[in-house]
Amino acid sequence: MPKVWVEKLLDEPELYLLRIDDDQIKYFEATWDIPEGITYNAYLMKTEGAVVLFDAWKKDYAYQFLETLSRIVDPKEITHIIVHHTEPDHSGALPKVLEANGYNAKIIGTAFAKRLLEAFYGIKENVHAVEDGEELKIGSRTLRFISVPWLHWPDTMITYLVEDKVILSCDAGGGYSIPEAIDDTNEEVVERYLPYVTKYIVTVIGHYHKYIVQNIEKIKNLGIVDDVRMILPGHGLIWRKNPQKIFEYYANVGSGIPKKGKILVIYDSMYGFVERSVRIAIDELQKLGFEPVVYKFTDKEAPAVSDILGEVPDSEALIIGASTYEANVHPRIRYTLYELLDKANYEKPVLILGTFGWAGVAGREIETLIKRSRFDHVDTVEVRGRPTDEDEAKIREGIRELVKRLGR
Ligand SMILES: Cc1cc2nc3c(=O)[nH]c(=O)nc-3n(C[C@H](O)[C@H](O)[C@H](O)COP(=O)(O)O)c2cc1C
Repeated sequence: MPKVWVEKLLDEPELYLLRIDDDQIKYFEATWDIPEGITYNAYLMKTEGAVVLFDAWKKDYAYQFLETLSRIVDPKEITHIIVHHTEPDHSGALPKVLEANGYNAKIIGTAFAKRLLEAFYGIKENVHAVEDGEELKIGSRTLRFISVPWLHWPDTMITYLVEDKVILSCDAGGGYSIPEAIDDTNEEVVERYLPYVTKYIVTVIGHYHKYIVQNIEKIKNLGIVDDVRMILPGHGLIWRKNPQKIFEYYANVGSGIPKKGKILVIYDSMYGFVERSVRIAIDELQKLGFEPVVYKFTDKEAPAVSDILGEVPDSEALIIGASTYEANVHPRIRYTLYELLDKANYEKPVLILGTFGWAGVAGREIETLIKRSRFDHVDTVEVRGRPTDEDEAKIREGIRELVKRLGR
């Protein structure tokens, strides 16, 4: 059963975290395998004469949300609802909240959010569209709304609580999994959590990853990050020991800063021929001091594409091995590649190892796609079945060329 957390984050104004741990979900956005689950974080602020709700939970948990909210406040007393982003994992429970509220609260979001609230839920009364940078005095507090388009949708904004130096950042700063704590106090919890942040960034926001860098830069340039006291995202840990860390982490993933020595190897192998070529490549990489991280599709295993994507940003380079399958790329690699190019399209060197029986297509096809992307195509080695000595020499040479591209 999903666990619910209610934690008071500030005394004045009273600010609460309302988090539910979704351990029932299997595929985020009906696509991404997340056996690790996810949390939905909403926030509630009580200030002089006003009660402000920031986002909500997914519709499946609307009942629990109302029940949790009611532990802190009578929903009728909510005066403002801030909608940072209308994706239903944050907004799904809103219709129920409004019903319980008697439709009195003023809803605040971007102009884009206003359109989507009507499209998704028929909500059109009492919605105030704010401009980028607009400030509203609510109770004793000043709320500044900063638009961060494409982080993750065009509607997205964050809120800065001016007097308290708190950023409510919605999807920005979020991650998958269900951390055992609410915040970043414990370094071990943080270290365990961060790979799920990368996986979340790539699978959810990866398509727009250049906007991650731009928007984080935009927020930093407003001068509100250096002395921020808390960053409160819509998923996962909240950041109050070292809040800057999560935005730095986001910027690094967005720009694909690599970990020295990490090479991502992805391949399929139906009967072990592609694997023979890949083993040669791995051997050469290891001899040169690199650390291959390997994901393979075989008749015994099929890793989650979401996990593979999560490995791309901090890899130095990629090796893609694929068999030709009915005059095309093997279906598992075809899908992986499709998502890779869409979500994790970084300027990193790629070596392709294609294998075929009678007329090779996989290597050539992957090469065409890689050359059209931001990835840097190093070489394609095509092998008929098992690699000959000549093929082996070409594969080893391909690895050495890949390493040269890394400046080593
Ligand atoms: C279902 C299936 C379809 C294949 N289609 C092609 C093809 O269209 N063209 C080709 O040259 N080889 C084709 N092959 C042969 C494989 O590409 C070849 O045997 C390759 O070495 C497979 O490597 P693997 O066993 O590591 O997957 C096919 C093999 C299978 C099992």
